[in-house]
Amino acid sequence: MSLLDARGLRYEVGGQAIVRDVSLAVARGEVVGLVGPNGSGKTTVLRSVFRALRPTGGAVWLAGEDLFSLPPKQVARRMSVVAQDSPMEFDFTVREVVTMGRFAHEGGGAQDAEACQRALDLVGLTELADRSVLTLSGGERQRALIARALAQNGELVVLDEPTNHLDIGYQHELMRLLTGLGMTAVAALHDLNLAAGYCDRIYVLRAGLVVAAGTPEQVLTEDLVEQVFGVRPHLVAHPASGRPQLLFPSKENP
Ligand SMILES: Nc1ncnc2c1ncn2[C@@H]1O[C@H](COP(=O)(O)OP(=O)(O)OP(=O)(O)O)[C@@H](O)[C@H]1O
Repeated sequence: MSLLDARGLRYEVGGQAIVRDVSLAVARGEVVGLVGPNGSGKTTVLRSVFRALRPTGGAVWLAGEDLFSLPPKQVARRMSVVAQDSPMEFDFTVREVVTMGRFAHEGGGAQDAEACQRALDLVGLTELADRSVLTLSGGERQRALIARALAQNGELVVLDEPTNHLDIGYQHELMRLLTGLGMTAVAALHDLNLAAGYCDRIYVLRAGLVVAAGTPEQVLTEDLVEQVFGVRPHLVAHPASGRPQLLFPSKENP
């Protein structure tokens, strides 16, 4: 049984369907990427998955249970979320923000403190733990949100463009964390090479529909990328991993 099983998701706004018929499954231990052009519906699908909005049609199952019939606190405990550009308007310290990831747990002080410290170490923010989040750079802030999700220690991590604001080093660090810690995750990603390098499977969305799904090798073909994104890449196999990587046009090679 998949840990996450979303079937036939549909979402309409003002009579127009922005997500039309999306089915998506994530098995335990899998890291699944969701890619697609701007406006293709990635955020809308993920918001349905973490229950920030109720889809107009379809259903979401978490370990075989209907997500929308579970108590909200249980969902908050079982699912860690890194939403897109979450606002941080209040003068909390980094450690306080990370501790918010523990709110749905019954654990208590020592256990919470330990989980938070571990999360801060994993994202490299221990030295900034007592700084106000209002003073953080975009990348530091994003790492604080990732640490909050890690501290939460849910069965499933849902991430919406988590590498936004992160430099190349932290982008890979994050993907290494997700895959290396054996997490179950679904992430909307804009960088196709990052998705190809780390995801077990990839779903490609276009105009609210899944147009391809499978391993990076199955999905990321030159034709598919050109059809969906309007730019034709040159596909190479990474010399070390064999995973597909895409080389995009340049001035000399338009
Ligand atoms: N509440 C809403 N009302 C009207 N249109 C909406 C609403 N929410 C989303 N949309 C539209 O639905 C489409 C899909 O949006 P969504 O944010 O899911 O796409 P996305 O794939 O995450 O895009 P991006 O890569 O740009 O972040 C977009 O065209 C967006 O403008």
